[in-house]
Amino acid sequence: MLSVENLGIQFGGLKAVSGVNYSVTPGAVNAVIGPNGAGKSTFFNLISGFYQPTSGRITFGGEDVTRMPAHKMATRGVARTFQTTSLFKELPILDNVLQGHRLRMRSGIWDAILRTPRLRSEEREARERAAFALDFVGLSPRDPRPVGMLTQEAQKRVSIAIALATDPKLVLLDEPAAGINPDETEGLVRLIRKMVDQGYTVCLIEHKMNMIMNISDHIMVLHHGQKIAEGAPREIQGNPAVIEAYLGGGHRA
Ligand SMILES: Nc1ncnc2c1ncn2[C@@H]1O[C@H](COP(=O)(O)OP(=O)(O)OP(=O)(O)O)[C@@H](O)[C@H]1O
Repeated sequence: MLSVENLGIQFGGLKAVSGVNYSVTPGAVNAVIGPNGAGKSTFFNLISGFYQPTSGRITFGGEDVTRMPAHKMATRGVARTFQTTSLFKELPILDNVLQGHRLRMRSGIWDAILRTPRLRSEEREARERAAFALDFVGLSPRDPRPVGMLTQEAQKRVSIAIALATDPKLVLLDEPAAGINPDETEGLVRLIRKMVDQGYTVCLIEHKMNMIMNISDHIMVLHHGQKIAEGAPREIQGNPAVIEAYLGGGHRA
């Protein structure tokens, strides 16, 4: 699985992530939490290849992937979801998943121009994967509605399907429950559990504490870019450094 050693990134004088040692627990729901500005999104951008660290090492499945760009990380089996604002709102569900797949697993430009057999077989495979992924998240590939007309919760499922269509081992979920109501959150919790039951490893950033405590097997807490605690939900809830970080920093529920 994915491990980081002494991981850090600096923006100008700001150490957004610093000296983090951490291993994702395979076959589990791993949560990354922390007050606003703690470095959670930056950490995700580092481990998914969107940012390059200024210090430390990232390994995945025993391979050093420290400077590997995001599309290569996707081919190794690391997929991340984005906020629903990055969906193509005027396109139907299936097209969103196919586009998402193309952007993440792109063939070379010559394949596209020459329509090589590799591209054609990739497209066929992409359609099969998209249908599988949509079925997995409980949506229909034949739904003709533009994605923008679906509920926020259904749009979250589309973004999870885009990640699943790349056939990942590790799925990084960026605030899966943001902007949806408690009933819909229940449905997403069941979907995330199903992902783990079916063999995916999940790592998520989330602000909703109830959800985190309910769903996570393991939690890492960041504060000012540093890891201040990690462990099972019960250990984290009672950890004085964690309580202090949340009371001292502007936590949003
Ligand atoms: N590309 C960037 N350039 C400069 N500073 C950045 C960049 N990305 C993040 N930062 C800074 O790094 C720090 C950590 O930000 P980050 O978004 O990772 O925190 P977060 O824990 O995800 O916060 P939130 O919970 O509010 O989403 C912040 O001070 C932020 O302003």
